[in-house]
Amino acid sequence: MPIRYLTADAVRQAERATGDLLTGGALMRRASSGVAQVVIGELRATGGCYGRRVGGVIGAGDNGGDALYALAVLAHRGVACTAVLLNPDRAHPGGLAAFCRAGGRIAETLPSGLDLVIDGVVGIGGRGPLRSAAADQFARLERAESGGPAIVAVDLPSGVDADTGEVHDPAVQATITVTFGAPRNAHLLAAPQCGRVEVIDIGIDRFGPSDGPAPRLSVLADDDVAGLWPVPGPDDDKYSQGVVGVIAGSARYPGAAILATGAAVSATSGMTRYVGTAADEVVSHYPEVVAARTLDDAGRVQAWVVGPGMGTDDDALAVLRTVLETDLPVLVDADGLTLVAAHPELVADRRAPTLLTPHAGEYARLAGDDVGADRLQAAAGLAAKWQVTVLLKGRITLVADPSGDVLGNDAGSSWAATAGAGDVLSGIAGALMASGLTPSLAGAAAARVHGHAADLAARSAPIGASALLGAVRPAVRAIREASAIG
Ligand SMILES: NC(=O)C1=CN([C@@H]2O[C@H](COP(=O)(O)OP(=O)(O)OC[C@H]3O[C@@H](n4cnc5c(N)ncnc54)[C@H](O)[C@@H]3O)[C@@H](O)[C@H]2O)[C@@H](O)CC1
Ligand SMILES: Nc1ncnc2c1ncn2[C@@H]1O[C@H](COP(=O)(O)OP(=O)(O)O)[C@@H](O)[C@H]1O
Ligand SMILES: [K+]
Repeated sequence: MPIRYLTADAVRQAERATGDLLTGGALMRRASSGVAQVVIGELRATGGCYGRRVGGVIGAGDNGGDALYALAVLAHRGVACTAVLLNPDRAHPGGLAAFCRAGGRIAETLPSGLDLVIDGVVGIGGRGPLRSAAADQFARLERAESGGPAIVAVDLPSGVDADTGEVHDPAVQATITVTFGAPRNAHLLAAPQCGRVEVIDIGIDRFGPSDGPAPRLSVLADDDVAGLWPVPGPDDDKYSQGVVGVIAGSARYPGAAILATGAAVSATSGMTRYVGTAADEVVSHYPEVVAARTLDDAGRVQAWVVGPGMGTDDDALAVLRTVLETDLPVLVDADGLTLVAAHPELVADRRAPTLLTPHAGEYARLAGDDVGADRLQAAAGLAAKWQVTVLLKGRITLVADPSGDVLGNDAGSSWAATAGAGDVLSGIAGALMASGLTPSLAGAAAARVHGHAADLAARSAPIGASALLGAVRPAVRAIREASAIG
């Protein structure tokens, strides 16, 4: 099942729906004991709890309350706990009383030599950057990677916007983020700032994929991706699985043709066609590709990938127009996007499934404006305006469809930030569209496999797009084998 990510409003709505659990304080008790359990797990993994030293930076709202109750649990376990109250008069009264009863110490500044620090400055009620009093406390700490204390953020790293994931400056860089009931948008959109995200069950109802106002963010689980991946059945032949056609490359950029077509060959069984001037190069790399120089000679396909390295001259425009006038699913990338930006009428009246796959620069050309800090709204807004599916590339890939549903994917590392990696993504996603997946599912599943392939290929050393392409099959295999469905 896809995992739904929530806005702050949706979280509050889900909390309110629990009635007595919220007003009676049960939710906060569950949340804070979840935070304490995660901290205990972290301390145990690094030498045990008793006698360890934990600090907390405590804001004026319920986020600070969660942190104070969690520190009280830790103090009862023999952990030496110190809290810095940013606003002593407004610290959560119940949390503060519990903390003091448990033997916690209050200080003006965090002491040195802490093993772990809890960020209880702000959660979903936070706005803007960390204010200076809080920022000063975190600035004193050595970074966790350089031997400083691990930082466990309660609900969100403070200074990160819950809904947009905008990382204000300054903001807390968390080692672990502990959240409650369901992840918030920021846990995907600002994933690198959150560290490992632990979701604690506190007994709130789950939001379904289509509940709440747009944009609605979800993430496919690995099992979803494994279940979606096309696998030939007993009655299948090379045509029945959906043939993908790749129109890419030019005399100047033959590599884009090889990468996109090779990715399509690797991603699914069946058949891959190629159309363009790099036909000889493509066939010499992939003899199984059925290649033609012109669209007239291409043969039938069930979906097109058009654009990588194809150029933006009149010939390219004519080919793009012809492809977009068909009623077949089409993925438009790279030079194809530059042409679409200059000729929006090419997609304006399209009814057939259409996937545009811009990076930030191509997005600006299409939208007439930069992506900005709210990438979710940027992707969803363009999809709604153009009535097509938009896959916005980057470390966090967002695939927005016109209905307001957005599928996201965190690549998990940034090794894929290399020239030609986008051509590989197009080939994978196009092959999935030819097999019958919607543009959204094809884009999101392709992004997952692409990110995983980058990780497998890199294993801590830089890669080029060819290495990424070589790891597409191992990535599909790993995801399918790890899943119950595979
Ligand atoms: N409502 C509940 O029962 C539950 C709430 N929970 C916790 O409560 C949090 C939400 O609590 P609140 O609504 O009190 O809001 P927060 O505690 O997130 O923040 C609100 C307070 O922070 C101040 N503030 C806002 N931006 C700031 C900034 N940039 N720097 C410093 N201070 C800033 C505000 O003036 C306000 O006093 C959740 O994130 C979660 O941690 C959990 O305990 C689960 C149950
Ligand atoms: N920082 C990053 N971390 C992880 N993946 C990234 C990052 N930046 C880009 N990518 C991915 O790498 C690919 C780059 O595509 P693109 O920008 O079109 O490059 P090219 O046109 O050279 O192929 C996309 O799949 C994108 O999502
Ligand atoms: K926090």
